[in-house]
Amino acid sequence: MSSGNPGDKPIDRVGVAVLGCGVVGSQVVRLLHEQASDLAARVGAPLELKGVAVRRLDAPRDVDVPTDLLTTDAMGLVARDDVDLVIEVIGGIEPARPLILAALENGASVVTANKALLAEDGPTLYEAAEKAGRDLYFEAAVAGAIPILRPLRESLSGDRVTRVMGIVNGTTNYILDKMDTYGSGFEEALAEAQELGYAEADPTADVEGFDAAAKAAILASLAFHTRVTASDVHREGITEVTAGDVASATEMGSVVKLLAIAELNEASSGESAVSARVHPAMIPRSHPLASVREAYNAVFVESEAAGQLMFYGPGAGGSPTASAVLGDVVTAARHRLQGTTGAGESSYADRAVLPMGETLTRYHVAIDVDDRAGVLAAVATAFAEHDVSIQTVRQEGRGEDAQLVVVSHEATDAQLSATVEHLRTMEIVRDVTSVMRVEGTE
Ligand SMILES: NC(=O)c1ccc[n+]([C@@H]2O[C@H](COP(=O)([O-])OP(=O)(O)OC[C@H]3O[C@@H](n4cnc5c(N)ncnc54)[C@H](O)[C@@H]3O)[C@@H](O)[C@H]2O)c1
Ligand SMILES: N[C@@H](CCO)C(=O)O
Ligand code: NA
Repeated sequence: MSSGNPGDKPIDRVGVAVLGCGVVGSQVVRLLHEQASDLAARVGAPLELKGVAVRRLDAPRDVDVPTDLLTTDAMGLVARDDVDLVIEVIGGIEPARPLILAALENGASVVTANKALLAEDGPTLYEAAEKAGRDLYFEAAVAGAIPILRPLRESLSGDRVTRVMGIVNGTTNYILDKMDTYGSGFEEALAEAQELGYAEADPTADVEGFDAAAKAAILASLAFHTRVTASDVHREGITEVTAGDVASATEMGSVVKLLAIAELNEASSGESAVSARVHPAMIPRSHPLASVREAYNAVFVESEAAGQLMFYGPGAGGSPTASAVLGDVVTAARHRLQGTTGAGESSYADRAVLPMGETLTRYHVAIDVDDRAGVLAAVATAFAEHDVSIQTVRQEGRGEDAQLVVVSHEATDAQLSATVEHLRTMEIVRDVTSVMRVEGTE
């Protein structure tokens, strides 16, 4: 804890403003109203809703808001003297950024669910909060209702986290789960996800991994006390994952998941550096993350003293996300009342972010080959030429239908992708049918 702002006058109620009344905002307003007495007891003073900023006063909403509380002037609401805490659930960069900065400058604490903004410009917001002596909380921004940021920021702050590996996008997990369960192709599974309302009409942010990359940046920053933005995160989505990749994973006793990974690697300088990446990967079915089905999220954390921890639950949806927002609201309101703040973001470690090419990983490669003497040796030689050691080789089929499935030991991503390029040029290789990274094994 640190002291809030020395000039603060004591308050006996906490004035709250909600910015945005969409999927999440409407549930936040509902819970603020329905749970008012419990929230007051937990905070130690009533939370008083001073206003709800919306884009259109007459738009249909999932919650009844008294008309005298509605306003289209979000900046005017944030500037009011009686607003002590601002909940930003508009999303996107503008106008969320200037609204949050104005709220902090005006002495309000801020709770937000805005992963896009935090992943792009988190440090500016953290500095503004620090300067204002106010809290900035954002548990809802990563994995919705699942408590993961506070555990990283507080519960695990006495330990040394070495890796965070998460399924942090529900839409893509739903699609991959359907591909795994029914053998569907990507397009078919996406259409089903859209019909059920999981995937948006424009699913780019989910299926191309942008949403997961924003969350990976936030996780990496908190886990390793350093600054990682979305543009530092290596990103590959799931649009290229085929039914063949999924079948190949099944043959291996594995499953394909879109993983957001933040881990400590060693840079070529010998210093520890952060690898932050989002890509599909095969994980063994025995891994805890393999059991995450449908649109659920989970984050698997490894740390030196605690060992392995897994956080699981709903990663999206109005009411689950509002639960995470309200948890932050109670903490921030309590601090505001006591004239203190929680621990701010720490980026003392100042670690470099490792380029993907230097990141250590493992590949699973399936190759259609001619089944004749010397083929296996030639394939093994290609791996050896790039200094990649092979862990297992399996041959399936015979004659024209022969397929080799090679799983490598750990090597840099540059060595592994050079090996695949080399294989593609070989005369004995008819086709490289599946290339996928392997995670979650020793
Ligand atoms: N929906 C989820 O499941 C979920 C999960 C985790 C995090 N989040 C995050 O929560 C935030 C809100 O998401 P959402 O799903 O509720 O989006 P939404 O589009 O349903 O709601 C946003 C609302 O803000 C309003 N708005 C836009 N500009 C405004 C302005 N200038 N002033 C006032 N209101 C304005 C829009 O009209 C809309 O109603 C985003 O940052 C999102 O990433 C959402
Ligand atoms: N589009 C996201 C929801 C909130 O981050 C998902 O599918 O998980
Ligand atoms: Na969360």
